[in-house]
Amino acid sequence: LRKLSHISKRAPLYTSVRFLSRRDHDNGPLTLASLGLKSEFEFETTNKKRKNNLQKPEASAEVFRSKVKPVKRTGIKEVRVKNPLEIEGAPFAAKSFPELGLPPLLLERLEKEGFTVPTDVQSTAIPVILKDHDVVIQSYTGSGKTLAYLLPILSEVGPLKKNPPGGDEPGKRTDIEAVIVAPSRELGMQIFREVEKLLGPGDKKLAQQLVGGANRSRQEEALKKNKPAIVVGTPGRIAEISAAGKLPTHGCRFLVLDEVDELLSFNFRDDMHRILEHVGRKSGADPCGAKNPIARRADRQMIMVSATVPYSVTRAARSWGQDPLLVQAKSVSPIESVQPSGPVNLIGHASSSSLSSNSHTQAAVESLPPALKHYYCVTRGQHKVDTLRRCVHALDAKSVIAFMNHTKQLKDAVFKLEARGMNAAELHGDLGKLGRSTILKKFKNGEVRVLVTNELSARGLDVAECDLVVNLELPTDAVHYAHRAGRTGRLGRKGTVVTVCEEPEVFVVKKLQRQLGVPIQACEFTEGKLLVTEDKAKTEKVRL
Ligand SMILES: Nc1ncnc2c1ncn2[C@@H]1O[C@H](COP(=O)(O)OP(=O)(O)OP(=O)(O)O)[C@@H](O)[C@H]1O
Repeated sequence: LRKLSHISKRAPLYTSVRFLSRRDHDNGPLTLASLGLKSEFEFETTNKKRKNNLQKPEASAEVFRSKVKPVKRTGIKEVRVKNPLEIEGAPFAAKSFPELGLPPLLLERLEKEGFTVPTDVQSTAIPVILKDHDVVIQSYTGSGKTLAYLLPILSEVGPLKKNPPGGDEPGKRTDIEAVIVAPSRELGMQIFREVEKLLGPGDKKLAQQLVGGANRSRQEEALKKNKPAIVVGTPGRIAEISAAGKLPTHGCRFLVLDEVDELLSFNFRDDMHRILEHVGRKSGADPCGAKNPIARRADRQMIMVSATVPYSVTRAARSWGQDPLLVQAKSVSPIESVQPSGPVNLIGHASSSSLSSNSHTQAAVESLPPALKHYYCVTRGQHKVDTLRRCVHALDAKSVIAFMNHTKQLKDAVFKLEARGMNAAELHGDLGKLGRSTILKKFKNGEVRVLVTNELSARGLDVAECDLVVNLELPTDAVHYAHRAGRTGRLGRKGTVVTVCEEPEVFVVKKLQRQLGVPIQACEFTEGKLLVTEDKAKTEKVRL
């Protein structure tokens, strides 16, 4: 457990780290999941160490007692807390990385980057992927699914692999060996940076990003020149370059579909078709394989990943992969055993009545970080932004993502927040690639306190400091709620989700509560505090 102190390196922002031992809920073995972690943090502007309310053990949302503080705007950068969140139920496994069969060079790199203890899903998934199985990885948002597939890939591909170099110098390799597909540019870039980080400064060129919005000819030139082993990109750009014959992927060994349920959506249909038919398909293989189930198995290994795995994914996995396994945080089972009414695939696809059954709610709750607190607050439409502002102050939230559904309303909300002295910015698809990444950078480094955005940011976005998610408009369903909510409370940190709605929308919140199997308590913001107005026992009934 001494090794855990390396976590502080991952987040250099922690100035002191302390572990509190506690028994696991399931009375299982003592794991990191059963440990608490406290930290101190610094305000950039004052360099003064302060305690954050969210850190205090007694600071459950019901007892938030933080005072409303005036927002400082004059000349000085807004007060910014760096990563103040408590890691309460970090999903770390009892195993260590060396036990998982990773090669020594990769272990060294992990150590250098401060990753010393695998999370539950990593310790379950890595050995399975190393044994060449096709997999669907399902575990809740922020539980470390990215490394769960990157590490086994880097064990086989590139300079850190088991039987190191030889054939990996640029120029010798002819085919790309791993293709990672993500549904948004932001997520693609985020995964790409993770790969770069693991490869280390000397081998950055072994990976290349192919996201939309960036200059395509430059990407094509880089592909030709650097002959990367790994590409990470969005479906449109990967399909485009592949169709132009400039993506040598017939010999590709790994095809990863991150946020697979999103990639299955209609918007990506044609691009995904192209990718699935060409990446890792040796020329001459039956492209459809409809009549010949053996030809259907391409040489590639399929890795499909999401916090939400509807039945459509299990069906797709069966047809794309060979005997795929469903990997969850602590279990592995054949995907064949998953029934339409089975344990993972229900949210978004079953009727609301059936969702009230035990297995269904259990399934949905597995998509959400366990430490999250969920609330809703009823207000009139015209007061929503003001409620958001009061909510941010009441919870003393430092890094907030507010979700809306329409760009125009979103812009109005930012305008109103700014007018009321709250440092806010908008992030949506109408902004160019550069604009989007600048805003995101500002949000990540604390220059922006409230990021008002739409579904674009709901998936995969990893901002450790985000301590509050607000639904200023309702998500379309429980799947969207889960992904939005999952932007906070990452890697076991505390996080709060507040849905601001109008009276006639309360029944939708109740339905979400039933589907997700988590209590969403009614609250209001009075005198700078969050007050729970609904009996918790009543909301807890949804857990039945
Ligand atoms: N073993 C580890 N030790 C320390 N930090 C880790 C470890 N594994 C992952 N992380 C960090 O945890 C954060 C969340 O990981 P990641 O983005 O992979 O989660 P996820 O499960 O893919 O979430 P989502 O479903 O929202 O995409 C990242 O910042 C990542 O670098």
